[in-house]
Amino acid sequence: MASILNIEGLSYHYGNNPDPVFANLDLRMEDGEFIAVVGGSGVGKSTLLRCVAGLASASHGSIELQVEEDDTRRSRSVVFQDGRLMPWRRLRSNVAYGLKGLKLTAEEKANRVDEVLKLARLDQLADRWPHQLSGGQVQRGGIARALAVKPHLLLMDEPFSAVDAITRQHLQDQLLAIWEQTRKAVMFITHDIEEAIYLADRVVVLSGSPANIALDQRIELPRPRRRGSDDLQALAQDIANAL
Ligand SMILES: Nc1ncnc2c1ncn2[C@@H]1O[C@H](COP(=O)(O)OP(=O)(O)OP(=O)(O)O)[C@@H](O)[C@H]1O
Repeated sequence: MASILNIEGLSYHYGNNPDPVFANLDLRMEDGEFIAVVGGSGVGKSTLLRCVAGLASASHGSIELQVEEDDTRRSRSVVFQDGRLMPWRRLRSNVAYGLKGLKLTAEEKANRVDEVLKLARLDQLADRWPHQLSGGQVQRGGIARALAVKPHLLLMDEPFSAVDAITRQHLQDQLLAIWEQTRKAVMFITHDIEEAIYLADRVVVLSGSPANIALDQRIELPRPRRRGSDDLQALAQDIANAL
């Protein structure tokens, strides 16, 4: 498969702080690949994601996205921890918001919104206000909005950390179902090792100060994976050891 993301020699400093968050970091991603990035609190996971999203500029190094220019979609989009739905817009309007600026007719935009709401299983709730949605539904709204721009790379920053354990499991399964259908490249940030192994093709461990990749573990377990299985637990132990 073709490479979609190539990070080389990446370093990031906040402001005048002389100590970089991470330094000389290299990472490649194949198109369609699901990568989870794990690491302790404050190690630099969100900073890395923000650099890849174009929301922060690295001090050194390069981030190359190998995608074709297309003014009907965006190269990447982000799902944040809190869903970030605008409270003054109904769900449908929140999802449509990201389509501003794309070269689509009004009908094409409406079709896109319908398509991603269906994918996120929110089509029945399209006319609700955000405050009329559950935490899990808000997160799925955030995912639908990110998918509406048909990103080549979907970036997810701890998207399920604010919901209860049961909802989290449902959201994980729904995300996998969406991924199976769209086969999009996903970079998923989490501090939860088992979540990372349950979801991803590869788990990348960030560790140290400045941080770098301590382990890049391919997860060969066939899907659907079983939470709590011995294989999964053994991998979780290896990854915990690298943290
Ligand atoms: N705006 C900022 N100014 C200065 N330092 C910052 C800023 N934002 C984050 N940092 C520092 O950069 C480091 C990396 O932060 P980052 O948010 O990327 O970590 P993280 O791995 O995502 O952590 P967590 O899992 O707790 O969200 C931390 O030490 C943090 O204190």
